[in-house]
Amino acid sequence: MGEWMMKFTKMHGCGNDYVYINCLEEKVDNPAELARRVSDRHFGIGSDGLILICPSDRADVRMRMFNADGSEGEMCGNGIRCVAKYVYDHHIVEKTGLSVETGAGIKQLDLFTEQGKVVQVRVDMGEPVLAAAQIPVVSDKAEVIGVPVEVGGKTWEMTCVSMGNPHAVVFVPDTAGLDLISYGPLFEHHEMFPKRVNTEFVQVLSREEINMRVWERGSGETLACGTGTCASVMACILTGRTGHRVLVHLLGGDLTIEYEEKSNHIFMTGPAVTVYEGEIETIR
Ligand SMILES: N[C@H](CCC[C@H](N)C(=O)O)C(=O)O
Repeated sequence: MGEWMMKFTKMHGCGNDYVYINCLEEKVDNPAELARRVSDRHFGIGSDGLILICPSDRADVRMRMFNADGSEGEMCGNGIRCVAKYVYDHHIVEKTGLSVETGAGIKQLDLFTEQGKVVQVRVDMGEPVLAAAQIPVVSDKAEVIGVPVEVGGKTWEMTCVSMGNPHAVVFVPDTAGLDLISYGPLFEHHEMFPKRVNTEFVQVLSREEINMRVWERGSGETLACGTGTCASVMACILTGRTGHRVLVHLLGGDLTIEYEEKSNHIFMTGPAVTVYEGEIETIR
């Protein structure tokens, strides 16, 4: 392969698609710039962002996630399932119990395979963080749970949860009719979120099922968001809307979320798909 070319793998979890670079083999000098370039759906490969698979001395591998605007996110739920699939399918690890170092700590994963390839992954997403100062969200409350806020001339009932990255969860009667393009950026750039925010719009269908759409910090609307799904279920539990096991319908697919009270950990189970492998000309 020419010195100017770099191998990548295109993968998605519920339609939340990223370009994956194996940094055990490739060297990425400026990931923020590369993320902006590969994410462009006309001048690049087209993706919600870039994910680097890196060496780790604390876990089997380390994951770094960059949004389409080049900003780095602390954690990526759909992405970590694909990282697990990549390292298993490429025989970097030969076990179906895996640890991945992330900006939100080390996560433990269980892989489920068919014909020797990973098809489903269960991730221990760890503990949700509710302290306003750690989201971070500017508030006179210690935790923002079911609090009315005014955004875009509308009053929303908002619950803020961090899964390592910041989330604002609001409830709507119907996700299909939602004007996400108008309200998403208003939440993302609102002054109450010093590090911006991922915003989830949730329609509760029953105590076991919800619909969710998401406007992501740094990427805009995506077809799914794993950390956002966990934050959404936590918000539903905290406001008495659902039980501890919820099926979440996203535009790009379904995720199953389980909250385990005794450990205060959230578990996410969902698919991981490899679309194709390719080479991209690197910028020097
Ligand atoms: N899509 C990812 C979350 C990306 C979060 C990123 N937009 C941020 O800046 O936190 C997921 O599946 O969890």
